[in-house]
Amino acid sequence: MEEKYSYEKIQEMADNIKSRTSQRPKLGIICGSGLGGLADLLTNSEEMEYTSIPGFPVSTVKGHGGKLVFGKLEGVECICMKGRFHFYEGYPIWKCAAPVQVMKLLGVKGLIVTNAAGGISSKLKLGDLMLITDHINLPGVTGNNPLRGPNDERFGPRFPSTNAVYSKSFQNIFKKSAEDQGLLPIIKEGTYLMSSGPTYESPAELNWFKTIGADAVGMSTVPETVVASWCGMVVLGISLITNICILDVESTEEPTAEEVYETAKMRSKNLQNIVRLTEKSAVEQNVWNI
Ligand SMILES: O=P(O)(O)O[C@H]1O[C@H](CO)[C@@H](O)[C@H]1O
Ligand code: HPA
Repeated sequence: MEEKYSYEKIQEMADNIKSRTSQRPKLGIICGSGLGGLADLLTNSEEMEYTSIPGFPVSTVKGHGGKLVFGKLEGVECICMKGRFHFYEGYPIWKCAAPVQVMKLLGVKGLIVTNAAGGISSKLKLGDLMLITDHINLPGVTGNNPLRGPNDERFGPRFPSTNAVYSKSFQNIFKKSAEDQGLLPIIKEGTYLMSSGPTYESPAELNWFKTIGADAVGMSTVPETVVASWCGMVVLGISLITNICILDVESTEEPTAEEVYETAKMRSKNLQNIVRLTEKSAVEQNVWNI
């Protein structure tokens, strides 16, 4: 089993990055499938390929580039992950979230995590943006938590709570920003469940997830959020509902990666505009204490 990165290993990656850019990001953005366009929000941008950072994982999935983008958004220096790491790619779950620890050592205080997700709840429509208010860490509760293994208190405590990992004030700002863009009707709220993938879920699994309180399902986000919260970051989580889950085993329809990318393409600009406004207000309201 691959050994978890030590504090020193994470520090090495952060130092490597710092030696190559003068930017010192305060906000991190993780782009979900097909949502790499969020990186276009950054001005004066500089890019760094994941492969150029010793020890950094490498993206293997379509719709996920493989670089860090640094730049300014509404006057604040940001780091954007254009391409994230999923458990189903074969990485240990802690490694999927290790870039968040690197961000922490770069000085990041706030994190916007986005994803493409399937809608389980009947209140969710295709193309909705669901503010994640809570999550079900299915791999975590069944023994695969990103914080399993030695704990380094310099990042966070051994037994962190997960009661309020998704910031209410950040969510309120996002809602207000969507309202200012006339997009409030597509903003929903709910619980995101992480399943391991890469198979899309069976109707029986989806019906089970529904009974345990999941509104949307995806294959990411939770490891990154758990680690960000453990590290003391303020987190905003957003799921773009790219497909409606099929809960009826008699249905002849099935989910496809193509529909996921198509929906992501359709909403990409809307999400960018809301994120820009959110960032502006979050800075004005000093949501991250910077
Ligand atoms: O969660 P993100 O990275 O947005 O991607 C989602 O989309 C892919 C499936 O279509 C899976 O990787 C799932 O997790
Ligand atoms: N299930 C899991 N992951 C996903 C889905 C889904 O229906 N849609 C986008 N990512």
